[in-house]
Amino acid sequence: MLFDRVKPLDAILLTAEKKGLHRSLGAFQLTMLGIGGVIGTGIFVLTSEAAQKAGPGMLLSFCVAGFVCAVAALCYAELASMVPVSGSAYTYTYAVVGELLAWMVGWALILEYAVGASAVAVGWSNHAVGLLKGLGVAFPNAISNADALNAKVLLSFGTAPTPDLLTALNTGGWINIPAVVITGVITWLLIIGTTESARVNAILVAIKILALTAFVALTLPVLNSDHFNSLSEPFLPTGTSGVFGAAASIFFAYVGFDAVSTAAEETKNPQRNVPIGLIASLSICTVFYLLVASGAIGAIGAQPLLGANGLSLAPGSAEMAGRCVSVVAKGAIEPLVCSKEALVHVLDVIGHPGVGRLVGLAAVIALPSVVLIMMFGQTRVFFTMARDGLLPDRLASVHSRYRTPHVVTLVTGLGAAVAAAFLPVGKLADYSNSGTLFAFMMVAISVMVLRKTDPDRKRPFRTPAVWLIGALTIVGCFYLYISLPLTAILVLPGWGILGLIIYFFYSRAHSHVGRGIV
Ligand SMILES: NC(=[NH2+])NCCC[C@H](N)C(=O)O
Repeated sequence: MLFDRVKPLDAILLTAEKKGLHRSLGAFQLTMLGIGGVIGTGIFVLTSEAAQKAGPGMLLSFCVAGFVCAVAALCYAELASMVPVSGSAYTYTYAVVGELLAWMVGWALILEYAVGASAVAVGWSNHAVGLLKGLGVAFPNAISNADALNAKVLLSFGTAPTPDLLTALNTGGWINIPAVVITGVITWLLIIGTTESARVNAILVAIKILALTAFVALTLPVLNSDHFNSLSEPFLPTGTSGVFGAAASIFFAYVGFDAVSTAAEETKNPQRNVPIGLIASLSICTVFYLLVASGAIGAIGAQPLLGANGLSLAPGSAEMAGRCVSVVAKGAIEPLVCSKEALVHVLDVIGHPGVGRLVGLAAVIALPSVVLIMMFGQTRVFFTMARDGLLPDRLASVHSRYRTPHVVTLVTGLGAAVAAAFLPVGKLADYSNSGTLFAFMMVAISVMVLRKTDPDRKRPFRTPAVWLIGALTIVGCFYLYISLPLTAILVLPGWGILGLIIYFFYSRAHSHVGRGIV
């Protein structure tokens, strides 16, 4: 039987009890932890990608993505309150739908975290380069993005040499060095055992909130309603499919609240505080995002750039990069959709370059912690999978002096650095989202299955209207998944097939549950 290997919930709870981490976090710290993991490259950078896909209609995309995350968070909260142990979605599914699907979830989480870390690293790179430029230091373009490389690859595969593509080839860069450097530094910090204290996290959250508040305060007064909907600037320039496409990408901006559930083992009264932390952090971020998106649209407009066929150019593509260069070369103000640091750019255009620089500085200071949280989460998932025998013990070996899983960390860091070096931020975020959407779907399925198979177990937090909320999570995640660009849709099954091969050739035979050692 394929689906029969389940790790009993009680065994999971027992392991956690034995390990006995100190329970010190309360609802407030958890909420801060959630916000710390959520606000990042998504809102600071991908806002321009959302505009390119949906125009001003990206406001709806922010609502759709926020809604899908909210229903998913309600499902997450029930499992996190029942099984307050680390390992998150992987651990929950192991207990409910069995080893094979749990393996697939863990495997998807590895994709999500590693590629997500690269996406945030590229977002950081954009801001670091922009900040240096503001200070009069021109960081060489050739080594701060990979637009020329991407154009070259397309051309050598026979794509027609459009003017935009040729511009990208001639003006773009070949490798994103700042993104590689920050990934390397974070990897090193994790290897020597750096974890972020709750206090450092709280300071960084305050910095991010301050930056977003300043942005909203300066943009809302100059709001021009023509930018939202007028003859020359339609609200839905790309129709509803554009809205959902943008929602699938901007989904990235909302995820990260799962950091709360990974801290469940260290939480006081987790049954009460974990759901509060999940839902509060997500609500606060949603309010800020809607305000920030409205401010950006209302201040400078958000119309997409269209290709020769009348469709909007794919954000992050080499064509798009080339088009942006030529638009600016013709003397126009850089449109929102071209900006690599959306919020800083808006402030520049409306005459607040000084505050813009501070917002850029806030991103440069705070984004590395999002990378750290994600790479840390990745090693935790990997570690738990190895502890269950599904991955080789040796990979999860602990450094003798630093007492950290240095091998996994190094492998993760290398993978993330390579991805960050050569891929644009939007594509990385989309790939990461495909993994997250799969994991969220499995969490919703697990909650519903568990209500049937184990109805009497204590549920300190119960997902309200679980059959409706669970179904909405599944449908919502699936719809966002199929709204992703084709390459991102294909990444998940590709990665999944690799995972299945490893499972059937290694993990199945080595699994502790399979060998009866639980
Ligand atoms: N678990 C994750 N996929 N985390 C990604 C967090 C990304 C974060 N929301 C950002 O916009 O930078």
